[in-house]
Amino acid sequence: MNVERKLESLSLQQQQQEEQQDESEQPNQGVEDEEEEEYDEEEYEEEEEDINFSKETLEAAMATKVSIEQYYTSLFKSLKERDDRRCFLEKKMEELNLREEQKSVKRRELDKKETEYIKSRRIRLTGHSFESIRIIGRGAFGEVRLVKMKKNNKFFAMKKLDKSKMIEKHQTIHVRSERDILADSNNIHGSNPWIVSLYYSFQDANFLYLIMEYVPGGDMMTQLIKYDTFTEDATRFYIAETVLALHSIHKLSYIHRDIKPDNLLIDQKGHIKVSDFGLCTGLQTNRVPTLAEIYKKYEGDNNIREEDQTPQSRSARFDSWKRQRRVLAYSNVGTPDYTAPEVLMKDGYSAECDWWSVGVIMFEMLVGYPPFCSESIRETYHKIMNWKQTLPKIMEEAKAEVNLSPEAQDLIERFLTDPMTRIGFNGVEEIQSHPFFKGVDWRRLRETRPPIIPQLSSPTDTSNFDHYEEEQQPEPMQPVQSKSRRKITSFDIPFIGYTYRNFDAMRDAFGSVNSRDAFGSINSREAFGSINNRDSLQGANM
Ligand SMILES: Nc1ncnc2c1ncn2[C@@H]1O[C@H](COP(=O)(O)OP(=O)(O)OP(=O)(O)O)[C@@H](O)[C@H]1O
Repeated sequence: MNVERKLESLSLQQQQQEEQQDESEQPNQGVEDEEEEEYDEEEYEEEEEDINFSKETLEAAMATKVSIEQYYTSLFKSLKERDDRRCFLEKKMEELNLREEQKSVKRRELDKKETEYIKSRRIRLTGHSFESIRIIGRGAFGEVRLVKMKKNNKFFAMKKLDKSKMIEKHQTIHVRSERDILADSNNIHGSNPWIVSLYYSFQDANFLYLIMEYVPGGDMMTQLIKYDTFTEDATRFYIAETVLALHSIHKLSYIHRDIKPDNLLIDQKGHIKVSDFGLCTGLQTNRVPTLAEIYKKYEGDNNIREEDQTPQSRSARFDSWKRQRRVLAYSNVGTPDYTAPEVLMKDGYSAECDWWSVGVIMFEMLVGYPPFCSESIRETYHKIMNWKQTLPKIMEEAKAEVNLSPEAQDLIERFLTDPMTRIGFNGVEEIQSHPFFKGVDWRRLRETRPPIIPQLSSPTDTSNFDHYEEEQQPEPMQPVQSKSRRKITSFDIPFIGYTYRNFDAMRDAFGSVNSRDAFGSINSREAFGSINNRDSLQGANM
């Protein structure tokens, strides 16, 4: 009997038991009822196929099925990760030529940490485990806050997403992608320095929570609003870092699809970290592009009205862009300005779509607004879809207004072209060897001095973020009720298995032993740092 069948029959048995119980509670029902029950059972045996289950039963069965699948998938994954950690330790000990006694000590230490990790996984995190300091960002499905974990007084960024809004806007398909890529980027080799680290994810009845590292330098959109344009040197640095960041994401077999200045965060030292993987998709799957659905209503409407058209002079265009920028960033639809035409057109797309977005950001950094920006989303959409006609004129105008070097102009045009001829199609080396990047030390980029270094007064300094009003009193967190008390419905299915705990973060937060000290006891920063030591990784992952 397959699982579905079993679940169906289990639910049926349960239903029958409940009915029996109900009936036994009713007076004056004797032999006749028993006979009727027997008759029902026989009928079930014979006409099993015809039984109609209630919607609730089917939903509960489906949710249980998904839960069981998720449970085993995550169990096997964590066993594999545990194995990986052990192999990694053995390999490192070999490399360091440790004596047998030293090895035994290290093995025992790792065993202890594994036990602590297993114990710590049982601790339930809720929104109440964190104290809110301030809102630092808002998006279509929720908000991002600087928070303090009560247990250890450490600061994190907490992204809280509204489940109902995601269901309403048909975005549940993307719920897992953000959590998955963030979790996948933390492995035995440590955290990817280009990606915001995820420490925990959990949920309550109404919200999903991602607890990430707090990146205090704000986002690139805020910097662009502040500085209007960057020099070619600064642009070179940020574009080069963005290229490496995206390459590291592509190597994990993901496409970001939503690269824009709002999603490029600036860390404490001034380097880039990519965030917001809500639209990120697996390289293999190439699912229906949601952006195309979102902008579908603009399709086929190629007649842009006179009043919708963007002013032609640079300063007017500039003002118009500045006026709309933040509004667009917080709107439900978002801006298509940075999206590749093939993503908008549902043509099928691959990792090259991210290189298009890099070209748009590079143009914006040098010229002051993105190339296809317009008074209305509809006009922007139209311009991107017809980029072969619109782009040459846009580039001409930009050249007349801004002093673009031939290398910068050439690189922008190599990014903003058909996917097959787009720079990067044949590998990231193609981009790295473009003359615009002459002199860039790609291997040591994260160690070079960034153009802007955030000035921070304390770990809770949020001066690089906009001021956001609290919309209402933070809602009391709704704990997920235990399964025995709460019915699982189809509402829950997309969110099953969302919980994640980062090995090192859990150990630090709840472990009785400070494992970094234990690992550090034989000058093993390099050797053991890669079980999530960010410092040692920065060079290693380049
Ligand atoms: N880890 C972080 N550290 C500091 N700030 C962050 C962090 N994550 C997000 N932010 C801030 O919050 C803003 C919104 O975050 P994010 O883009 O992830 O939210 P979103 O709800 O997915 O938005 P969107 O609607 O654009 O998809 C970012 O532009 C950034 O300013």
